[in-house]
Amino acid sequence: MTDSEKIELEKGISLPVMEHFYTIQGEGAHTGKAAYFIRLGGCDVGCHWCDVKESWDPNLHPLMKTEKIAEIAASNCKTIVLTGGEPLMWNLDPLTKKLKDLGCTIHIETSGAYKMSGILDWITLSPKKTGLPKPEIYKKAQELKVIIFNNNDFKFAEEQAEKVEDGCKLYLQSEWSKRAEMYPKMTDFVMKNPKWQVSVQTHKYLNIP
Ligand SMILES: C[S@@+](CC[C@H](N)C(=O)[O-])C[C@H]1O[C@@H](n2cnc3c(N)ncnc32)[C@H](O)[C@@H]1O
Ligand SMILES: Nc1nc2[nH]cc(C(=O)O)c2c(=O)[nH]1
Ligand code: SF4
Ligand SMILES: [Mg+2]
Repeated sequence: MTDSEKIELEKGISLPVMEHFYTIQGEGAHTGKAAYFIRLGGCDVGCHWCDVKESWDPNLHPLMKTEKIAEIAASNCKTIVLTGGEPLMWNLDPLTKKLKDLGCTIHIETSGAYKMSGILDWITLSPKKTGLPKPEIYKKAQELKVIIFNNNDFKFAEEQAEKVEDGCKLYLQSEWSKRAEMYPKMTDFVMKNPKWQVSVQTHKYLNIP
């Protein structure tokens, strides 16, 4: 990477884009809604079951000018989902400012492990034990989405729910490979604890990105 590329990355004028695509939000509170996804490269949280490990190394993903990616996204759809990788590894100020100028509503999928940046309308916080969220993001999240890989994760979910604001929507989502085992347990848990809702990765059943 050249020095000028490094500076542009630090300022958020360019970002490593792994992929960008128009699809249907498959998970959580906005399931079923058309949205343009921007998947940024780079994550070191290290979830062993991560379904997009190809995103982890930011050097494998080309730097794109944020103005350009914003224009492409907004020309497809005014609902944008920023994801990764871990999108908050980067300075999201220029990208989200441009998306806002273009009339977009901006959602983010994040572990919350990095400092917040950007103008964000909907924060889906998916906390991870290997890289807990920064305290500030709990108060800002509209949606908490905890992945259930094993029985201990129900307790982790309850602990994380203590930290968010009252209006925050609470979702449990099975780790994909454990779904046959975990959804029956999650069904039982949600019926006993109805403040929680179940989230299913519907896009994986629909065979869409
Ligand atoms: C790939 S992550 C990218 C955004 C951010 N790094 C995060 O973890 O929130 C997007 C969403 O997919 C979830 N996820 C990742 N791998 C999964 C899997 N194997 N099964 C179920 N959900 C998964 C994450 O918890 C997160 O809610
Ligand atoms: N359709 C679809 N919905 C999603 N919701 C969150 C996703 C993500 O990887 O962040 C995702 C994804 O990869 N595809
Ligand atoms: S934080 Fe997100 S992108 Fe990073 S490893 Fe975990 S699920 Fe994958
Ligand atoms: Mg995904």
